[in-house]
Amino acid sequence: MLAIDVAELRKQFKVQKNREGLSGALKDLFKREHTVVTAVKDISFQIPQGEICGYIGENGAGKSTTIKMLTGILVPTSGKLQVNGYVPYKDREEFVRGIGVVFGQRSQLWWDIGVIESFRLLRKVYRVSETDFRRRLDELVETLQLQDLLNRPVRKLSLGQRMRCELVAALLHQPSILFLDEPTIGLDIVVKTEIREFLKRLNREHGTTILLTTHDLQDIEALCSRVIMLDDGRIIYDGGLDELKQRWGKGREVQFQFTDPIRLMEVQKLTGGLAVRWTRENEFTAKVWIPRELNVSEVLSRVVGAPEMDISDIKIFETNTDEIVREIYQSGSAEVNAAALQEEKRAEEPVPAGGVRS
Ligand SMILES: Nc1ncnc2c1ncn2[C@@H]1O[C@H](COP(=O)(O)OP(=O)(O)OP(=O)(O)O)[C@@H](O)[C@H]1O
Repeated sequence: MLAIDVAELRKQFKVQKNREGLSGALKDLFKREHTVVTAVKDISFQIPQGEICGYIGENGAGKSTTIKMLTGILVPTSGKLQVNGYVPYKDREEFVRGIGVVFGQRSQLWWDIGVIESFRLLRKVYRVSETDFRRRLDELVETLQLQDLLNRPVRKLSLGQRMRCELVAALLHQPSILFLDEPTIGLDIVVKTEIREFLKRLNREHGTTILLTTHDLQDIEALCSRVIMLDDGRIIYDGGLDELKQRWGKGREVQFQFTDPIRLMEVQKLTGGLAVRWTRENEFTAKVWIPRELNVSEVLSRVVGAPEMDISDIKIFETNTDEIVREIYQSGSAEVNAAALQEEKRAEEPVPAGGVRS
């Protein structure tokens, strides 16, 4: 069974229009006009059990609306949707026992009572047996080092401490799917790393499926093998992170530090015939830009293998995911790229029996 199965999912909101001026306001009193905002436009994707998938997009791309439909908070306008085999907005009671949700900017803990009291209340909400609750709580408290926080009221916790407690709250009933909406927002790098490590462990040891919405691409780099990218309600990329870098990364740069002073012409000669671009940074240092279709090792072997060049240091600058993603969003060609990718994927697929592709 798939963890998440979404087909042609659409969500439209009816938004009231405010007419201008006094006469507009008066008209609005008697007859309201509406516009329709389509937040999610017929998206389809499937997530198998045990996968960690990043769900990214600019502000307003439709991420939260999708997560709200997946968790049963919103009813889709059209399309099909199954999570853990349930239709979220229909089979609510059974469905929620199998999922955990953490919204980075909202809390599911009670503000004025001790953390442990919130956990006890949640145990009742999810109908977890006392034995299972104790076992699970001990495990989570130990992994996330919450021993000293359990009796403090939530309002006295730092953001990092609260986030760790939110994770426990979402996992007490041992859900098989965890939805995370900006789980590391506002946290310092130490806590971010701890949370990422915890999520990796959770996925490894319990096989928990994780769908992660974030603006922090370091979260994606650290956790996700797959990323779904949304733009204006449509999926513009669905695939591996490495593939994303390969396809849209513009190439890599290698910086060489030489022991003797160098001239640009000298280093250019070493890579003659290759489509690379050298820049001289100072007397001893030069950088070469290598397009993605060229193998880095080919360039390296030419430079390192040259007997007249003595190298003291080499640095390789990898493609930066932040930059790639920003560029995809900014370029109007994102959809064209995605369409080309789809077309390429289809071309690679085996032709179905009968020899015709749909
Ligand atoms: N309840 C609502 N009523 C009307 N429009 C809405 C509603 N919720 C979302 N929208 C609109 O739908 C679109 C998608 O919003 P959504 O919150 O899903 O985006 P997002 O990708 O989660 O953005 P962000 O990163 O800012 O959270 C936006 O244009 C938003 O204004």
